[in-house]
Formats: sequence, C-alpha cells, structure tokens
Amino acid sequence: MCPPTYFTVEYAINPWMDPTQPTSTQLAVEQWTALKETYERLGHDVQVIEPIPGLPDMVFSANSGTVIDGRVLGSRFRASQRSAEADHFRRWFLSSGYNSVVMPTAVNEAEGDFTWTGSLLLAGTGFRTDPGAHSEAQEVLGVPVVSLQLVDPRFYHLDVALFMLDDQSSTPLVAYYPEAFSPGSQQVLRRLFPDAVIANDDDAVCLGLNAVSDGKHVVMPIEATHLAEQVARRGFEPVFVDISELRKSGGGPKCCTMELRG
Ligand SMILES: NC(=[NH2+])NCCC[C@H](N)C(=O)O
Repeated sequence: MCPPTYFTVEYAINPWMDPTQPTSTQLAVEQWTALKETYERLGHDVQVIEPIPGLPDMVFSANSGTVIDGRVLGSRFRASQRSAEADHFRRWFLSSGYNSVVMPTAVNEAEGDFTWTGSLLLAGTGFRTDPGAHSEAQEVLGVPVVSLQLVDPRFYHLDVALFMLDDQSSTPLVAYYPEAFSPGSQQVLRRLFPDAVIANDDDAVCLGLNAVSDGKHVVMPIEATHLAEQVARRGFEPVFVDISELRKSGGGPKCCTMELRG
C-alpha cells in the first residue's frame, strides 16, 4: 500500500475525477489508515511504499504490479500523469527481494485490469490495459489469461467491475457487475462462473466491486449494502470501510491494495 500523502484530484482520467471539486488529503489519509488497520486487524501483513510528491494517484498501488508465485509483472500506465509511478514500484520490488521483475511493453495497469482466480488470470481491456498486455502477461507469468471487454467508462478497470471472493478453493467464487462487460464477455463469465454473486447498479456505482476478500472477510465500501448481503449469504463476513474521499479519484479499497502472492 502507498499512503495518500500527496493525494488530490488535479487531472481527470476517468469519469469519477473532477478537478474543480475540492478534496481533502487529510481525510484521504485517515480513510487509508483505517483501511490499512483493518487488514492488520484481520491478520494480514501490510508492506508500505514511500509516496512521491507530484504523483497524486500513487495511493492506487494495485495499478503498479501483478504478482503471482513471486513473479512480478510491472506496469505501464496509459495516462502520462501516472507513468512515473511504475518505476518507483519496480525499484521497490527489487529492493524487497523480488528477483523476477519484468516491465511490460504494452499499456498494462496491473491489478486494475488483472484478477487472479487461483487458476486463471482474468484480464480487462477497453479503457486502460491494452489487449497486447494480456498475451504478454500470459507469457511472463506463465498463467492462462482470459480477456474480458469492459464497455462502461465508469467501470474503466476490471477491479471496479469484478472481484474474487475465494481464489483458494477448487471452485473459485467471483462477484461481478454484468453490465460493465460486453455481451460476449458476459457470456464468458456466465460459463466460467455459473454460481457468481451478481452485483446490482447500487453496488457498482459506490465502487462496491472494488473489494478485497481473504476468503473469509470481504473488505468493502460501506455503501455496498446489497452486495454485502449477497456475500454474507455465501458465508463471507463483510467488513466495511469508508473510502468516500478516494472514490473522488475513482478508487476504492482494492485500488489501494496490491496483493503480493508469494
Ligand atoms: N485499481 C484501480 N481501479 N485504481 C484506481 C485508479 C484511479 C486513478 N485516479 C486512475 O484513474 O488511474
């Protein structure tokens, strides 16, 4: 995770961002700190990277790397305003003992558009990550990739349209908002995950799908009440966080969280 020390909305690269609206860096820091403390309370180890002045979106660490079995595929941002973030994370990986770190050649916003199901890498495209990054991820990480087409600009990354509830069991459980995907991709999702939790409009517009599950607890925005009921019905425990300030930039709990797998 990266503290939002320099968080603000000073450019607009998704429909949530409005630079004319005020933001509070202090409130963002408070909400981020509560998110980090939530993970720690749930028993998870959190590593923190140093924030860099002039990179207001660096708090969204999920966009800077995809780590599977200790192998790292870094990122390449679509927007010039964020491009410098990728190298700070590359250096963090190298100084933290990761020795397989590959930087992509295609636009690749990492876990923003890549979701690991435990056996497949679901890969979004349409707004940010280039389809060429999908085959690159398959090659570098050595995992099968399934491309999914995003169609609604409000849900510009895969991780605001879908998340894994359980990537450990033999039947991975996913939650998603169908309308964020093209008809063909909706069909793919139905085929792969016939038992998925289906989110509604209210869940999607509070960025409720931008949740983080450890297979037991699901850390999610407080507004996502319908989604919370659905996940509770499947035996998971919703854990609410207030991320209203970070949502002004189009982010939620998952965007602030890069998962270090192995
Ligand atoms: N993983 C995510 N969805 N991150 C959110 C990134 C938000 C950031 N303002 C952007 O538009 O790039």
